[in-house]
Amino acid sequence: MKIALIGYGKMGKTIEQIALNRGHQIVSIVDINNPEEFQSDNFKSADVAIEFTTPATAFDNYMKSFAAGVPVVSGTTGWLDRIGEIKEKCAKEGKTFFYASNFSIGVNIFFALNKYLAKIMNNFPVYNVSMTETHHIHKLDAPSGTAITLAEGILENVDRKEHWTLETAEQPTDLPIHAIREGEVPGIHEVTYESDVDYISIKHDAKSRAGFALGAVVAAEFTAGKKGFLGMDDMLKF
Ligand SMILES: NC(=O)C1=CN([C@@H]2O[C@H](COP(=O)(O)OP(=O)(O)OC[C@H]3O[C@@H](n4cnc5c(N)ncnc54)[C@H](OP(=O)(O)O)[C@@H]3O)[C@@H](O)[C@H]2O)C=CC1
Ligand SMILES: O=C(O)C1=N[C@H](C(=O)O)C[C@H](O)C1
Repeated sequence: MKIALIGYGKMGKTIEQIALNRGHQIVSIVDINNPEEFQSDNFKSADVAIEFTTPATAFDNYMKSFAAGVPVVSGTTGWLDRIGEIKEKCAKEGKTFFYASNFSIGVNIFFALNKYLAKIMNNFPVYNVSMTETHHIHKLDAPSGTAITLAEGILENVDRKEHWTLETAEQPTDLPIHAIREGEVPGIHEVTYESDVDYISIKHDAKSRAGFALGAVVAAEFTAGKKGFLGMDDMLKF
């Protein structure tokens, strides 16, 4: 498969290695310094573009990729206020877009476990729930996209919680997410239920970026030739 990379930072470089190992070709690399690459024949020849850039630049990259007729797989976080516009483009203009706040298979198993535990804990109001995410000091957004997905899984299932909040819970209905930035941590997410007498915690701790990158390449393989708005639930069968 012919892959274009948009963003050649920590994730772009890890994805390149995994894509080459899986027998794919990297036909184009767009980084912040060569935006004209979107109009190149090499970029337009890609079966799919994999986009990992920044919260501020991702949406514009999607538009440029769509204009070039190339489907997008993206993992960039912190831009989801505009996701409705992307879904509309997929539905009305036949564009193809795959999004995941976290491409790791392990994290997606963790998402399922989180929802299952939340359903149980809905019946035990003596437990209060909170979350912690820990990432490297270069991360631009907080809370992480993964933490927001986990929070949504809790809010859907625990009736006594209505909104997630960053750091402080002002109301009993708030679900606080603590965001820690430390060294070069690839990503740790922990959900904790606390009562007067005990704690119940579930945790995912990424050893490196390899799981995220492999998931993104597998998602690109899944996306090529498809239409519409896609996500991990379309690709994984639990
Ligand atoms: N969904 C998932 O599974 C995962 C998601 N992420 C998310 O992916 C994003 C990227 O992470 P990561 O690779 O670690 O970050 P990096 O900062 O290492 O890489 C981002 C790269 O994008 C480049 N860039 C900035 N603006 C543009 C632009 N307009 N066009 C093209 N390239 C641009 C940057 O260039 P320069 O440095 O020169 O500014 C940099 O090389 C983040 O939002 C992160 O949260 C990360 C891991 C997993
Ligand atoms: O910025 C990162 O590094 C990561 N970002 C994603 C997120 O915001 O959830 C996924 C992973 O945790 C690494």
